[in-house]
Amino acid sequence: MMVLCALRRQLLSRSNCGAWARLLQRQSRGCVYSITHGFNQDEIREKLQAFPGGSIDLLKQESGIAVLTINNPARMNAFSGSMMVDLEERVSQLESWTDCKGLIVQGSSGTFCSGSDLNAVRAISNPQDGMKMCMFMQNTLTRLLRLPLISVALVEGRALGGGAELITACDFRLMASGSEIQFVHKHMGLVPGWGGAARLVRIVGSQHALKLLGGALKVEPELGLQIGLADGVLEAEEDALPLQQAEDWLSRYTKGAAPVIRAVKKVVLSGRELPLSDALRTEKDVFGTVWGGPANLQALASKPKHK
Ligand SMILES: CC[C@@H](C(=O)O)C(=O)SCCNC(=O)CCNC(=O)[C@H](O)C(C)(C)COP(=O)(O)OP(=O)(O)OC[C@H]1O[C@@H](n2cnc3c(N)ncnc32)[C@H](O)[C@@H]1OP(=O)(O)O
Repeated sequence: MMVLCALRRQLLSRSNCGAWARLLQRQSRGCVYSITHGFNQDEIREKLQAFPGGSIDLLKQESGIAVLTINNPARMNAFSGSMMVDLEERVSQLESWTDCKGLIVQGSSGTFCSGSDLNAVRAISNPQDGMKMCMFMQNTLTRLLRLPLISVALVEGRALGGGAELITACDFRLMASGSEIQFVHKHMGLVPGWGGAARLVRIVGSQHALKLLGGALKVEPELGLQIGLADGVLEAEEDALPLQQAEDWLSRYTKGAAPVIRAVKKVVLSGRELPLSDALRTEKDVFGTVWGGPANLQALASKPKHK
């Protein structure tokens, strides 16, 4: 940390270092890897753009709920290189949308995501490029998980490989009936690299994580609920599409003023990620942003009874 601070000071003090300083600031914001780890985001972005196809689409709704759609139906929503870049851009957009309270991550055409596009994987199978792709995705998914909003992955159809890793970067997971989550990495001679293993351990505990990764087990909704990977199961309904059902499910957590919902996520996030003393200090700071705020004053004026 001291080395990082010293390097940052040194760079900021140079007269023509504006671009460097911006790069450092951008890369250190909520990210795991920055220039100090030999990670050059722009270089990797260019490499990934060489594998085009599909898109990641962001719908920002007036309700403060955003919908992020993984859209590459011809390949069961597999992630091309350009979709990895797209995802990073969409996360940046969400970081700047300060009224956003909730996010639903879904796949197009009734299935979630079949992981990395195997055509791209074959073309970048050397370890150096593979690790760069993995650092890029870890940074993006870490920023996704750290967004000050409440996110839910809506799993329809299959979530395989990198698709299974992506669902662990959301706060909650809802499984539609008949859906499956499978960390197929072992069958591909791999382990997760997008941070999916580290997050999975935190969600289901190390025993279940070892079984899911070591056995490349198929997780159906019942097992998902049992081990805590799924937070809810959506039964097929005639008058409500899965996306509507997911919005209804999420609304119990996103109802209320955006600054309060965002503050809830921030205190939970700091409790999860920081040592206790730091988490307590962060909680105090976040508390200060809502104490005496509009939602707090309105609640006090209404003399509430929490029956
Ligand atoms: C770092 C690697 C790791 C990670 O990122 O963590 C990975 O994610 S590796 C990728 C892991 N995923 C897979 O291995 C998926 C392999 N595919 C399948 O198992 C099946 O295709 C399916 C997803 C279960 C769907 O089966 P089915 O319903 O029978 O449809 P098709 O097999 O006919 O698929 C339709 C179409 O989609 C193409 N497809 C599917 N997944 C991928 C993929 N990951 N990459 C590229 N293309 C994919 C599939 O090849 C078919 O295309 P066509 O043959 O042109 O019709």
